[in-house]
Amino acid sequence: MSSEQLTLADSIRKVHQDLRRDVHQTPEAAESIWNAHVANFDKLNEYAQSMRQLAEHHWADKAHGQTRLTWCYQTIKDYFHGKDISGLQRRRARDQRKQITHEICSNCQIRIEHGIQKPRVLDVGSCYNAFSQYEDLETVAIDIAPADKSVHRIDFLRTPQPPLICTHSFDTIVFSLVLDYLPTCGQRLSACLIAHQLLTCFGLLLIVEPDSSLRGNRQAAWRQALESIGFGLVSCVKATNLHCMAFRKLSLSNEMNVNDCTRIAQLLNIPQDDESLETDRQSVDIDQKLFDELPFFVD
Ligand SMILES: C[S@@+](CC[C@H](N)C(=O)[O-])C[C@H]1O[C@@H](n2cnc3c(N)ncnc32)[C@H](O)[C@@H]1O
Repeated sequence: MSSEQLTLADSIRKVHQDLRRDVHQTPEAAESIWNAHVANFDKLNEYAQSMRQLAEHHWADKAHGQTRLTWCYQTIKDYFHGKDISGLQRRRARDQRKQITHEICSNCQIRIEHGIQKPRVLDVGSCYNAFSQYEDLETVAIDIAPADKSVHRIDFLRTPQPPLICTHSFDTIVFSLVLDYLPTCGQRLSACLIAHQLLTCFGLLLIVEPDSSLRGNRQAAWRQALESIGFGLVSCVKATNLHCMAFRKLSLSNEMNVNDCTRIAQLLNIPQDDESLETDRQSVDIDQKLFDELPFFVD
């Protein structure tokens, strides 16, 4: 790893560690810690620039054309515009054959019948708006720390924010390396519930997570959590150092009581949630490797 890359990875890691440490120390203040974090523009701007540099100049060089970005793009294309028949149509036909009915609103019914030409994508935690290169997608990019002027400075945990971000209006929502940034399971669940609210019927939720987050059987637990709140698994790819998961929205609403929320949130646990500060310091090596290796090759 070059010394520039080390410095960049270091500054990113420090932001993650500080946030986690503060929340570990006073979990009851998690919300106000998060709000202070989002308001710390200097720290976030530095993070944004480092992240962009790493992603565009270091990871991209190693990716040989196959990245988390291309996985997302290909999954969206296959789902909405499959070569012979789209994934969406194929799944609906299969549901019909098996006599499984899912709720669908009349607007979405009509849109799907006409074919969704240019899927509307919300890239959450976009950083530098990498999806803007795909002209056949209509992308809205948001981040608490934008690294490009086309990215809107918005905290996803505070959406919807009409008119830009309305409920039931996106065909795809992307969480690429974003859920593990959130320091609590409760925030991860909130993000997934908001995504459910913002997606159109049968819309896609794409989740990319570092391997370190979904080690062990966590991937199955995450799937269970997503299924409990009204999503169905579309595909799942284990790549070197990354897990990529695609879900489709299968229900119109997902009302839950507090007990359900607590139980489901626990499923969205990552190893860093349980680690003491000492272990967190030890995990630097793992993170370092992670940030060095993120561009992936499919196994
Ligand atoms: C590790 S970076 C990933 C950037 C990009 N998605 C990628 O895959 O290269 C995580 C990004 O998520 C953003 N982020 C974290 N929580 C967010 C939230 N609640 N709302 C919007 N952006 C958020 C961070 O500011 C950061 O830019």
